[in-house]
Amino acid sequence: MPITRIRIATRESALALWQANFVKDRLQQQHPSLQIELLPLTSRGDQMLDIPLAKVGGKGLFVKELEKAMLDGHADIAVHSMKDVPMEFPDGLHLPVICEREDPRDAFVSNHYADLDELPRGAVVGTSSLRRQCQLLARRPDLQVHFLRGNVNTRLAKMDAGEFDAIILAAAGLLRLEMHQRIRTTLPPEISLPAGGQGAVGIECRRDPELEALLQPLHHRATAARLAAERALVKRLDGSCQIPIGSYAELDNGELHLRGLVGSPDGETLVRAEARGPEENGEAMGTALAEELLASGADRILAAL
Ligand SMILES: NCc1[nH]cc(CCC(=O)O)c1CC(=O)O
Repeated sequence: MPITRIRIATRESALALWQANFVKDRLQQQHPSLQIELLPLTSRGDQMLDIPLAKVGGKGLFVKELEKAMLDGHADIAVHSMKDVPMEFPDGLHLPVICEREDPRDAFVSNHYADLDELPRGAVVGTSSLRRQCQLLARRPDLQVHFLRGNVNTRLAKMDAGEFDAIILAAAGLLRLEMHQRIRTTLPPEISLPAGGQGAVGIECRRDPELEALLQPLHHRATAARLAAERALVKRLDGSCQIPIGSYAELDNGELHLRGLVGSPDGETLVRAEARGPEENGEAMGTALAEELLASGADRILAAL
């Protein structure tokens, strides 16, 4: 029986719903007669916002409920922020489609200061990402980095209430939610190397050739090539838990340029490496660069966490 309906499992945050609706609209454009529905679900990662992500079980929390819905037959596909997607998928599921990337950079958000360098000594910056914390402190050891989790609106409200002089968020989330005016500066990769997959949305689904064929027009090859390299690096270094790893690839005329970073949370030790190579070799490149990082001291940083 041909597929006539697709049910999209999604988290309930404004950003997740935006992303699910984006996929829904693009699918509908491709297949006007297809019936497409959203199935909003509460994920455990969203329920436990006051606890560091690494302690409640890592990134996988955001995707587990959605995967369960697909395995139980309540949903057909799930839309994820690629930054939150683990390296392995349960039996029967895979992630064949990665959509074109939005701005992958971190954004500096503040009501009083235009840039990181304008922050006064000892200013309080909110983020719960060890990757962001480590790079902030490497550049500005005087700053106080305070814990901040929650969805984009919650984080902004806390800053507006005066709890933070500035916060760091993914530019992509703000742009999607039409809050570009909140971005005072986007931090270049030299200052804040993004997380692997940041700014890209992926579609996970059952292993089903017919379903996959329907989704295929949404796949963006250049984004997928970049993420293959970024994710291979992260996978070789750890994958699951929240540790200070930056992994960012650019693609220029068929050549990948991959940069990796591992740091200590206090920003005192930072190991960087980079590599260039053909577009098709992203995965091998990511693994090799991870090994180079480990050999250059990242192994000691990770062991100390
Ligand atoms: N970890 C939460 C998360 N997962 C994806 C995004 C932003 C959107 C994206 O990277 O595509 C965010 C929020 C943030 O980091 O500010």
